[in-house]
Amino acid sequence: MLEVSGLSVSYGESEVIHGIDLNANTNETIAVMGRNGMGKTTLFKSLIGALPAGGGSSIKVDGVDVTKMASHQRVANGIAYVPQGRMIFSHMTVMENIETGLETAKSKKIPDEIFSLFPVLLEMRHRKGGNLSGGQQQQLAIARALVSNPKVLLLDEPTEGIQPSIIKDIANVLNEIRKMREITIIVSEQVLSFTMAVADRIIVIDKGNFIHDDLRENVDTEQVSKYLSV
Ligand SMILES: Nc1ncnc2c1ncn2[C@@H]1O[C@H](COP(=O)(O)OP(=O)(O)OP(=O)(O)O)[C@@H](O)[C@H]1O
Repeated sequence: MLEVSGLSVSYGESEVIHGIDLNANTNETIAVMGRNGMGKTTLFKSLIGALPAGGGSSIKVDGVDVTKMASHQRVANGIAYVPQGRMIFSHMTVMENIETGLETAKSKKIPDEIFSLFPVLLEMRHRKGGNLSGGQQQQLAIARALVSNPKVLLLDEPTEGIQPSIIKDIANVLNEIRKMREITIIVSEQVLSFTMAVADRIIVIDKGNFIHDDLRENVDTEQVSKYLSV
């Protein structure tokens, strides 16, 4: 579903992602794990088109080459993005925040399925986004991404700044989404207990290279923890 090959990304002269390959299937959840500054956000921003990919890079979604497309065209072709820090619109209501995700959707109505996944958002639909807790904002950011009906859902550090009890809820929601939809989920993370609860494959990124790739059942958690510790 998502085929990335030879992806390089630079800030000016400085290359930060060095020719990454990534193939992710439908109904597969992949975690990209790495310490701060290893390139997770840069990778995701280039997948969604917020940063250009270097020459020789290729990004395909369901067979369609999106490498040169602008972000909104990528969304129309099936990529959705939940950015680090959630980036919800604090002065807009919960409903209005979700509706911003409907731009490329066929129907302009929020599907009921969204509120069955996130009952709290139904309860708080008239509240301003800025008045929600961190966990609720994360749910809102996921809901906003989901209404575009993505084939590939990217989530950048969804547990950042979220209480441990709520982290479990986010894991449950991702597992629910995977059951409900034909979807590929790619999540960047530093919390191993979370990725072990959601991911089929765990990849470790270090200084812009993938250095480790294992199916969850084969993951040596001690070894991955070492990669994640400074
Ligand atoms: N706008 C920028 N200009 C120049 N270099 C940048 C810029 N943004 C990030 N970098 C550098 O790119 C590298 C990767 O950063 P990136 O934010 O992708 O890492 P990350 O793994 O997402 O870390 P974090 O968990 O802190 O977000 C770092 O060395 C960082 O200093």
